Amino acid sequence: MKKTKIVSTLGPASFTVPKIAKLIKAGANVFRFNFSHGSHPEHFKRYKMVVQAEKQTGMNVGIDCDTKGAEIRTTANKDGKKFTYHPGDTFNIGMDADGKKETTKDLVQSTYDGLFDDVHVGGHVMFDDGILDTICVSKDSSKRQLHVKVQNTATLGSRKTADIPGAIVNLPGVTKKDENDIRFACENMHINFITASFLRKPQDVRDIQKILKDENMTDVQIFPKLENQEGIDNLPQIMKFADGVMVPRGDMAVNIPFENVPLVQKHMIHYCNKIGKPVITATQMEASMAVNPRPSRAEVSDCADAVFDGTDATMLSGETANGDWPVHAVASMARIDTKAENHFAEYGYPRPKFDGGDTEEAVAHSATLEATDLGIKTIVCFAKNGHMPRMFSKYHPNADVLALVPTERIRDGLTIDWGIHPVMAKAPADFKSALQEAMSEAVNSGLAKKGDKILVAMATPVKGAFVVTVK
Ligand SMILES: Nc1ncnc2c1ncn2[C@@H]1O[C@H](COP(=O)(O)OP(=O)(O)O)[C@@H](O)[C@H]1O
Ligand SMILES: C=C(OP(=O)(O)O)C(=O)O
Repeated sequence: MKKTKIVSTLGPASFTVPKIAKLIKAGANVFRFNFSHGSHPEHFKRYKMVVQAEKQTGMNVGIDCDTKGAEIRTTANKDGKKFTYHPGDTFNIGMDADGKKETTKDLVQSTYDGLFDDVHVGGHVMFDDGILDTICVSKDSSKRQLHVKVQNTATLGSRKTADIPGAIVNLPGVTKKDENDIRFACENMHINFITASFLRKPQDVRDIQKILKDENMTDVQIFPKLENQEGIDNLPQIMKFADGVMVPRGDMAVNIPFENVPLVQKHMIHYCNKIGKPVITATQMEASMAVNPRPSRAEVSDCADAVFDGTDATMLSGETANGDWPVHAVASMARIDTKAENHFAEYGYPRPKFDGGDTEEAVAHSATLEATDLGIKTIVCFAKNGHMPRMFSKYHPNADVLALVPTERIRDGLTIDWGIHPVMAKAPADFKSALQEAMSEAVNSGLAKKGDKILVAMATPVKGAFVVTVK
């Protein structure tokens, strides 16, 4: 069973139930709804299709609300057109904090009013994660417009990111739009995760927690996207409050020197492995598959390397949201992830050592060692909440971990965690029925057959891991 989870962004390319069902069957574990794009009704419609696709496939996925955050974007292009620029072309950038004015080829609108003040003549403004590079040649204070010169040939679509390398953006961590989007997603889409763009401070996570409390949805897990140096520097403080993290390499590679991105990726993954919190590695993992049915060699290596670094999940963005080959993209990512994780013992970054923890962690740690020593392929873990399964993720057993949990919310909240196959089951009344239930669920899920040895890990009614032979 594939252990590394796949987050797949939904968009115009994945707008039918059969297409979404195919993405699930190909290996998508979590669907990401990017609130930088699309309307609430559009996201809701697509969410309903996911629910139908889950029923059709009999497989469950997690739902992620990705906020726009304190991110600078262009507005929607006039008539939905794309604009192609060449080196030496010039255009103006207008300030439109409300994001209501349309972008035209000659006047691109920025959703951040402070862009005018933060960019100096000679400074760069980069669009669409750096795909279109421009340099400011003059500023018109009366109109608050920047006049920029294009540096490379590129095409600009609607609502693309705009970055000022190195600048500290004076926007709140969680904007009014983010709050509205989070409330909508909580009330209508039963989200399990929030991947929060451009978070920079621990307080930003607390602000989202307050909204979740107000919505009575405190089980939604918050994954900050640390996209600039300030956020990256605050990783330890932010992770005291966050449930996991995303390595958002798109904006990051524009905001910090791009050669630093692989190091930051490793640092974030290793840090979160150590504290036992999940990590999503994101952006351009199979970018060429937006137009090609096969990934490039560099993409195959990049994706495998994220697995060897210790990521819990790999993500697809435009490849599944807006590309020509969404199902191929998920299927090829599943092949790459599976191959790499099967060789984790030889090439993976060493997992953390047990360094003090609670009983669940100690049981998960020793069961991981025991499964390896005994060549056991399946661990069944009873969990009241997601903690013990997450501790298994931390220690990366070769065995598949079937997590038996009491509610749908806990099940779907584990869709992001490496190596965990979450299934709902009733809490066992006693030790004997726990072993019985573990055996039958292992068989039902296809992870074991009669005569196989399995390890059953639990924290109640007794604490420990027990080897049993499936009857
Ligand atoms: N809900 C949507 N509606 C329209 N277009 C979308 C949607 N989601 C994604 N896209 C398109 O797919 C592209 C890649 O998706 P993603 O990486 O999530 O976006 P971005 O990098 O712009 O944040 C977007 O830039 C956009 O053109
Ligand atoms: C994942 C990212 O964010 P977004 O797709 O929202 O730009 C990124 O910048 O890498």
